[in-house]
Amino acid sequence: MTHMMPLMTRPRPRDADPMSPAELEAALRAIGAQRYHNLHPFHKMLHSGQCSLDQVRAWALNRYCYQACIPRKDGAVLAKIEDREVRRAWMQRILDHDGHLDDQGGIERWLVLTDSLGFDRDYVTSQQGALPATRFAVEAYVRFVWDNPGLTAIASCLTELFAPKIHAERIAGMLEHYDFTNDTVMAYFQKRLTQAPRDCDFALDYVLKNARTVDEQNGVLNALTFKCNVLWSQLDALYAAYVAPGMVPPGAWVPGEGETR
Ligand SMILES: O=C(O)c1cc(C(=O)O)c2c(n1)C(=O)C(=O)c1cc(C(=O)O)[nH]c1-2
Repeated sequence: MTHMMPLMTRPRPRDADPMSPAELEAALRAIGAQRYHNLHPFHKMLHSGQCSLDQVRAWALNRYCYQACIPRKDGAVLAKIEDREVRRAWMQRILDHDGHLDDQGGIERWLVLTDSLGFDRDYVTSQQGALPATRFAVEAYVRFVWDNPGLTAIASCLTELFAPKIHAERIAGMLEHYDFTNDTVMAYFQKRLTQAPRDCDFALDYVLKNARTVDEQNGVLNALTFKCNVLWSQLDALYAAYVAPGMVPPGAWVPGEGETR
């Protein structure tokens, strides 16, 4: 994929013909191919073992904010959906993250990862050491869903179309390169390998069936671009603070803080 290709940032004119579902899917996939955060230099470092343990800690600590916002975001999506069957399917996402019956849920699995890095749980869940940009980005995701129609809100999760590939790469790369990892520590990502395809197949099907007008199609394309930016900007902030130039904002985590050992 070359970065010389034009980015799909401009909305199509309203008098254009709507795209067919196949064309819309191709346009959505083109956005991911150019903008998804698998391309970010921080992820390349993380997956190839080039991160120091403190850089991995910074990533896991900040990424907790994203985990914590996902069920809130899905609650906001639920409030937009009038179709009972769609709501029934969507509810599963909240249970997957918050836990249900015997399953402790994805947030708990994320805390197992931060435990293994030596963090105090209260420090992680307080989010007090997170970068300001992380907090802004994840809240912008919740707010985007809150402020937009149900179709657009649903489309904003379509970054997950590209997630299984990055999760598989992360599981293999982190197990190979970092001593603190094992199957229990990486269980969050292992679980997502089946949850994410189920979720995004459902969302893609919904979007392709329901985005019929040019305005609706522009709305869903814009939602995916926005969401790629939510993910990308978190890694930019992480890179600037903990890789180069090492500009840690006041109050954000510094190595040693919030750790139990
Ligand atoms: O590790 C990743 O790169 C990654 C990316 C994304 C994504 O593309 O938004 C999600 C996840 N993980 C994830 O684990 C997850 O539960 C999730 C939910 C959603 C969403 O938008 O509803 N995205 C993602």
